[in-house]
Amino acid sequence: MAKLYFYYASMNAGKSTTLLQADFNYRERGLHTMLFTAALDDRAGAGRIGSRIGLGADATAFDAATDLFAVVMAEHAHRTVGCVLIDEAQFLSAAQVDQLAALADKADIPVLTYGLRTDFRGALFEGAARLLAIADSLTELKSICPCGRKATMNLRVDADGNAVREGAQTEIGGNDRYVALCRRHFTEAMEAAA
Ligand SMILES: Nc1ncnc2c1ncn2[C@@H]1O[C@H](COP(=O)(O)OP(=O)(O)O)[C@@H](O)[C@H]1O
Ligand SMILES: Cc1cn([C@H]2C[C@H](O)[C@@H](COP(=O)(O)O)O2)c(=O)[nH]c1=O
Ligand SMILES: [Zn+2]
Repeated sequence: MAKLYFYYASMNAGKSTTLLQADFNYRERGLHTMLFTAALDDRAGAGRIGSRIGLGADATAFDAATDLFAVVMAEHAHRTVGCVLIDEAQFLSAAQVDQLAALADKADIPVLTYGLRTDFRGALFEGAARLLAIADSLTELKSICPCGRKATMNLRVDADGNAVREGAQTEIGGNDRYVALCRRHFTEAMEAAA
């Protein structure tokens, strides 16, 4: 019985790297995979998964209108899909997460999702909330705060490095816009900016 997996972490924790390693592992064993990433996150180029360590792969871009069940089943009809891998899973809608669960349950295709748990204010993303609710397997990938504790939070910073407390949930960016911190140091930075 295939499962729906959610690998979650703060930013810069190795999510994309781990996804690309998992993909390689499936493919080197002769299995056909499908990769997806959020269309709105075009840091590596539209429809491209890039990791800070230098690995990259082409992927299918998903947006709010994408029916992931239909797209994967169309491919599966003429070539068996051994695994579906989704990057930036925080940007999935709840309905799209349900589509991924249906791939596992109805088509017996394993689905591996990778994404953030929370946004710059410490609130759950829609996709992460649904994955935390229904995924068969939850795995936290670890990254480190400058103090040495586990970094679980994502601080959004401005051009001067000051914490940002207000704004849209979605703002694409990398190490220039976000710093992964432990909860204690995230809270201190947010309170200092109040
Ligand atoms: N040259 C490098 N050698 C080894 N690790 C690296 C290198 N560059 C970045 N990293 C590590 O890669 C991780 C970020 O990987 P990435 O897959 O881009 O993260 P995420 O997708 O979670 O944002 C960080 O742990 C960072 O320390
Ligand atoms: C915290 C937070 C992040 N984002 C965006 C910023 C990046 O484009 C991605 C996450 O990148 P990763 O390196 O693959 O983890 O998400 C956002 O839009 N809003 C936020 O609050
Ligand atoms: Zn800390």
